[in-house]
Amino acid sequence: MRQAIDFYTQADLENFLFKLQTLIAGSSILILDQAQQRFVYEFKAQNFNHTLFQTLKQKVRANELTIGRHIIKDASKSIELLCHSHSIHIADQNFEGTLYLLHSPQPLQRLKQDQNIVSLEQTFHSQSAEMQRMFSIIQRVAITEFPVLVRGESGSGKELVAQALHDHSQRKNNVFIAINCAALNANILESELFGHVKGAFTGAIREHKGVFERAAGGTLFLDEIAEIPLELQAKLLRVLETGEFTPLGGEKSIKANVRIITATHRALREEARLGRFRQDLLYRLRVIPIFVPPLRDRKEDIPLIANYILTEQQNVFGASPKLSDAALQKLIDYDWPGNVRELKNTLLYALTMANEKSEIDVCDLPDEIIDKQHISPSNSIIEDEPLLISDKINKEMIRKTLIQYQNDLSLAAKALNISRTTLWRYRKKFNL
Ligand SMILES: Nc1ncnc2c1ncn2[C@@H]1O[C@H](COP(=O)(O)OP(=O)(O)OP(=O)(O)O)[C@@H](O)[C@H]1O
Repeated sequence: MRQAIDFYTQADLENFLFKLQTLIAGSSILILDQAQQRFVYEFKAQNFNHTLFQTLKQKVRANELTIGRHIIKDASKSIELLCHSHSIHIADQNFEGTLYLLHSPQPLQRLKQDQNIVSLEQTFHSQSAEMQRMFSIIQRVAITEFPVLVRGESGSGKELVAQALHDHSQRKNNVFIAINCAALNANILESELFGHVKGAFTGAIREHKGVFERAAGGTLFLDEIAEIPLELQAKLLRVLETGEFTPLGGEKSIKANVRIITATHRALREEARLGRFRQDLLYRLRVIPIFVPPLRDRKEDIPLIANYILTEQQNVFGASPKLSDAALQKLIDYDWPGNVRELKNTLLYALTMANEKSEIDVCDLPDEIIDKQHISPSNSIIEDEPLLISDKINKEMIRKTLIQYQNDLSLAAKALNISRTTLWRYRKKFNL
């Protein structure tokens, strides 16, 4: 196995990508986060239309794009491309990913006009009324430059919404950069956002361009925006007010040319009321608020999304078992506190358990899905047990425990010594 290419920071990687794009014009670049199986960087070459690019991404996710020549087709166009891939590693985030460099020499044939944009129904595998409302907002605001704040529970698809906004905007042929504000400490985040000049602080041995500069012409997605410290909120506000930013230690301000999309699973108004988030910044960021409904409120989407995930995994597992009617019913009955991410993990578990069977049955699902008593708080016998706010259990404690156990409710409940149902009720009470 070839050794991964090492980068110290995400910015080092992006500098490298920028050079790569310049050197190999006409190539598309994708970086897949191996752990989360999601794209953290994508650059679409001009000769790809949206449908082709989505097909390409599906093939990458399904591990179908081996190094070598491929032909990617949609109804209107087909493209020959040469695929190179390489493992990469970013030291300061302990990030493992795969970089795909997709070079498309020229279109082989052009069947129709390049008019096909993947519909939002296809992107989200959804036909529910709740999502239709969201789609109509996305369609109307994608073409504007207004800042959008995406709100929704963890795993509900906020990043997918940000990506869809970019794909349907005039900036679609430029970069989309996503930064998770909760993953970086305050100093690194500041330099990651605005950059720094050489000598700006001890250890700043060379200039570093921030995402506001690197995403110029494209879209900047700031995930977990509620987690940024107050001093940085003030700086971000200034950029939004003046349209300019100054790298740390720098003297000259630079014009910002990015469309900003932010996301959070928190109620930002409440955060603002508690003094943890600036009210003025809140108003600047949520010019257009978009709410992603939790999966439990759009249960008719479960069969469609499950079907898509099973097809997507076909190549990884070498088989594509269908869900039995009873297993599908269990998925529909479950409440999905971890939303689509949890559904995806559940299906990966079920695929592993079903091991080459032609059907996934109830016995292949994880216990918490089968055992409804754990899951459905409305059926629970301890529903009326009063929730005690004490030193042991308070909002902060629950929030920290959920972060520590990455929203795994069983583990978090165990650590807090309460039942999953009670934890679920605390989360609802505290709006976590
Ligand atoms: N409608 C959908 N159809 C198919 N896959 C989806 C859908 N919504 C989300 N996913 C998948 O579920 C996972 C979680 O989605 P995403 O990262 O967009 O959620 P999020 O709300 O941004 O999560 P977090 O709050 O943890 O950042 C991803 O792998 C994504 O591709």
